[in-house]
Amino acid sequence: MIRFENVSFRYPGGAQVKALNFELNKGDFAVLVGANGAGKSTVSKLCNGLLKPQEGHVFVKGQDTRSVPTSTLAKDVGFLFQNPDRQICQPTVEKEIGFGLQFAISDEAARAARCRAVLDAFGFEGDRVPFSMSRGERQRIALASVIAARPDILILDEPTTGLNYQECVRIMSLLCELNAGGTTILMITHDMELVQDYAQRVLVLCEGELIGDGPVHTVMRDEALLARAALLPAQIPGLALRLGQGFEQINTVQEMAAELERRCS
Ligand SMILES: Nc1ncnc2c1ncn2[C@@H]1O[C@H](COP(=O)(O)OP(=O)(O)OP(=O)(O)O)[C@@H](O)[C@H]1O
Repeated sequence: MIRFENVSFRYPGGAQVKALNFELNKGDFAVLVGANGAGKSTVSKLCNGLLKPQEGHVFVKGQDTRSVPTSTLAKDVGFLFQNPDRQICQPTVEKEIGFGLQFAISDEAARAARCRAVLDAFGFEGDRVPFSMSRGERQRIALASVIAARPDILILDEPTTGLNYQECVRIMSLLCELNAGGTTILMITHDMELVQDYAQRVLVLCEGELIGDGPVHTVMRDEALLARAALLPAQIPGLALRLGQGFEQINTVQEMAAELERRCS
């Protein structure tokens, strides 16, 4: 769906991402992790043509982002900014969802029907004012606006930042549903518990270079790789590694509890 071929991008101040090679495959639920300033947002913007590579190529469903307008790529790649307030620009929830849809659906009746379906699916009242709603609700409005157009690929820059636990679970459950329905997802997060609980694949970025790419349980156990990227494993795999003695393959609280019960009985 998205292919990076030897991609480099350098900002005027000198910060850069270097020689990136990876492919996001159909149906992936991948997470991009790395320390602050590692280049995660830069990679996300290269995915949808907001930034164009200075060296190498990014292909979105076979289209070279250097030769296709960002507005065309937006039909395939939905992009959720870290801060919903950078995305929301309409006075009501209904208008906000309809705003993005006008570029995807030209027929007015079909657009209104899609908008109504999205409002219903999210449980939003269309006449509410987004800026009077909570941060979590605004994040869901921004996500609803992005997925209303049903893009094949979703790029999400820290979609759960600032959300409480319930709001976070609500957003992540929705993303899992979309992924199960075939949407390819690349999510940036600092939260290794989220990575452990939801990701299938983890890409690790360190100072602009991709230093790891593999299944979540493999990456989560690679302490040297995580340390190089200044990351800690999620708590349960971290504890399992620390305990050793047969605990190493444990990933979840349930598995840990079952193993402890088994050993204590
Ligand atoms: N518009 C810009 N102009 C110049 N330098 C930039 C710009 N945007 C980002 N940078 C620099 O590029 C580097 C990578 O930034 P980026 O935002 O991609 O990292 P990140 O991994 O997403 O960081 P964070 O986790 O803090 O959001 C940083 O050193 C940052 O200061």
